[in-house]
Amino acid sequence: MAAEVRPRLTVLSGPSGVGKSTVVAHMRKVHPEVWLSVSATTRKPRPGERHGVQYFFVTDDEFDKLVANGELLEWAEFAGNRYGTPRQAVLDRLGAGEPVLLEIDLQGARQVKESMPDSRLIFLAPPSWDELVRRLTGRGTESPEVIERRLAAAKVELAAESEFDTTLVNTSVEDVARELLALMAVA
Ligand SMILES: Nc1nc2c(ncn2[C@@H]2O[C@H](COP(=O)(O)OP(=O)(O)O)[C@@H](O)[C@H]2O)c(=O)[nH]1
Ligand SMILES: Nc1ncnc2c1ncn2[C@@H]1O[C@H](COP(=O)(O)OP(=O)(O)O)[C@@H](O)[C@H]1O
Repeated sequence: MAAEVRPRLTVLSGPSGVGKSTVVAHMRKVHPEVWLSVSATTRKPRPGERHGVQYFFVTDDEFDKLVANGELLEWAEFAGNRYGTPRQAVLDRLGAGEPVLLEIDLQGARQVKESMPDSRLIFLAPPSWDELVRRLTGRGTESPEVIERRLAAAKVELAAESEFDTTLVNTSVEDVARELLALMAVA
């Protein structure tokens, strides 16, 4: 069989508030051609978030249908909401030879590794626990209850770091974005 050159799927995970969105936004400012999958979620939009940009914001029924129709590559419940990666868009990009980036939680990362074993899993870690709490609280987008749920999830995610191929510590957004691009072989 002829050797097939397949672009890799890169998964970026890490606890809520570690800076995943900030790093990805910076990376795309420098390299707008990098394609990031837009997930579907049942979470309500935060101020400034737009349908089809940060997420496809869907109802519970709509999410049920996506699952039932096999339209999600992976999905998970995180802190009371469901999130999933639309399958076809990812397959189209990979089929076109373009690198693909998913920003998803630990449960999703595990599912992707299972179904696409040559994907690369990158864990974004905070410089310290206190700094993670500061960032999540300082973002000011969640209620104290939601912050508590996310910090509980963060403990589980931090304990799973060894399941990932690479860890990047988010001290400097610019440095991490550069390292991520290098790992994706974009720069
Ligand atoms: N499994 C899975 N997780 C996702 C997906 N999209 C987002 N997430 C994760 O869901 C968690 C919560 O995301 P969000 O509510 O946007 O909060 P934020 O990451 O703290 O800004 C984060 O860990 C995201 O990486 C997805 O399609 N699948
Ligand atoms: N390297 C960093 N140093 C200091 N603050 C950061 C850094 N990266 C992100 N932040 C801040 O931390 C907060 C959470 O970042 P965000 O990108 O929303 O995290 P996530 O997407 O992982 O939940 C934001 O207020 C963001 O400005």
